Amino acid sequence: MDDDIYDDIHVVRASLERVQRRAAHVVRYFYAHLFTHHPELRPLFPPAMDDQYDRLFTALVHVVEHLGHPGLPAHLELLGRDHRKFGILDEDYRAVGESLVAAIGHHSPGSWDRRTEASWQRVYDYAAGAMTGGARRSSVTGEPAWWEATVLSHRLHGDHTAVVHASVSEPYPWLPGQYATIEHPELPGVWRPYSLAGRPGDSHVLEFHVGRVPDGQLSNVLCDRTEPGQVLRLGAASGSALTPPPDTGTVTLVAAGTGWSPVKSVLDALLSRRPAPRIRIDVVARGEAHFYDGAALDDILRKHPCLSAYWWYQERGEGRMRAAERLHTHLRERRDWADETVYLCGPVMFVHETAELLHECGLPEGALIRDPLPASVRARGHVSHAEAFLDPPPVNWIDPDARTRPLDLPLPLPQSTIGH
Ligand SMILES: NC(=O)C1=CN([C@@H]2O[C@H](COP(=O)(O)OP(=O)(O)OC[C@H]3O[C@@H](n4cnc5c(N)ncnc54)[C@H](O)[C@@H]3O)[C@@H](O)[C@H]2O)C=CC1
Repeated sequence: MDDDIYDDIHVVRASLERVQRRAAHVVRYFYAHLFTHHPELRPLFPPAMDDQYDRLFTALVHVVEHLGHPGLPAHLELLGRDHRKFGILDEDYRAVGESLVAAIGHHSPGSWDRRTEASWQRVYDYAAGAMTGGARRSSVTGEPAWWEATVLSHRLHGDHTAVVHASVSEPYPWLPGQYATIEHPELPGVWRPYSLAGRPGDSHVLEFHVGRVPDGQLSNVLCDRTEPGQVLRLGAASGSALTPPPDTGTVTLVAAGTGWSPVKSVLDALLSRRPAPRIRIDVVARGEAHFYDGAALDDILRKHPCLSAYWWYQERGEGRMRAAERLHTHLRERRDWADETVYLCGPVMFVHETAELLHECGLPEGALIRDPLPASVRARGHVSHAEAFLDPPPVNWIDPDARTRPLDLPLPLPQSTIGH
């Protein structure tokens, strides 16, 4: 980062604070300005822009908050690499910068001056430069901007979860715990992240577990209108790898709902070790019928009799937290946490509460491997079941963009801004 930019940071932060109350207007103005001056960029964005408004401002706030943070350049480079899938050119970044500065200036009556405008421009140029640099580096290594993946099989379990296998045309590098963003031919421009399940490296076949989301767009198309032969597009694998440390002796894998998908790939990695560690699996679901991948797990258990697996679910008529409560009671009764490594994946609040419980039980901080919690959950701290019911957290994915950052970065970073 250029030294001069440090002088701009406080100017830009103060300016952003002033417009933050009018964020919705700023973002609408930004898109109107961009599409008026550059109508050729409209197809890069999804037809329905509802989600897009929040994403842009969240991204902007996070970049500004993290200016000067040592992890920011790497994050921006990854973001630029990922944005290649939208077909963005260097001049498009310039157009976005002009509209952004125009939108903030328009909403800062009385406080906008040449100094503020120049600071915004330098900060934007810095961020765009890091992103285009990341895109260029990825392109010169020959990495595709996106991968085509042909659906091989599609199974819908109950009416709620689909397991999709798709074959990629070119090698697709990924690690257990990472996710791929997917675009479906029926919803151009709508990209959503899904954890990769199965075994990385030794085949061209990828596996995804897709839970139906009320009012969801892509999840529901992947559940209901996806069949063998269709060609999906995938972005580069992103997110923190949950790869187990080499000397892991005893491991507990805890998965709730489709949190089972990354856990399945971690399990596969552990089973290929010689000697394999002692492994115990706890799977939590809404009901018996929601163990959508039970047949595959049975198969794994048959091949590896040393594994132990436990299923936790709520009975018909019981409250929706009952399965998690059963697991928690069981974990509390276990006494042997000293030499354990635990993997934890699932709904955000489930992960949050289970992590707290495990630490109370004596599991050391470094022995718990999970994705970072989104800022909204950290800010809320612990919430009771009743609070969660009355005021559910606004996220239903473990913050996908928190997962794109390097593991040592302690704070959340921005949402991908375009077409996601
Ligand atoms: N790396 C990760 O941690 C991954 C996380 N996920 C997330 O896992 C979730 C899976 O969704 P579904 O399959 O619909 O699961 P779900 O909503 O059916 O939940 C599964 C179980 O988790 C427990 N649970 C749910 N909400 C809870 C809460 N607020 N507090 C305590 N326990 C709770 C319940 O016992 C429930 O039976 C999604 O939000 C997805 O984004 C998915 C893949 C990877």
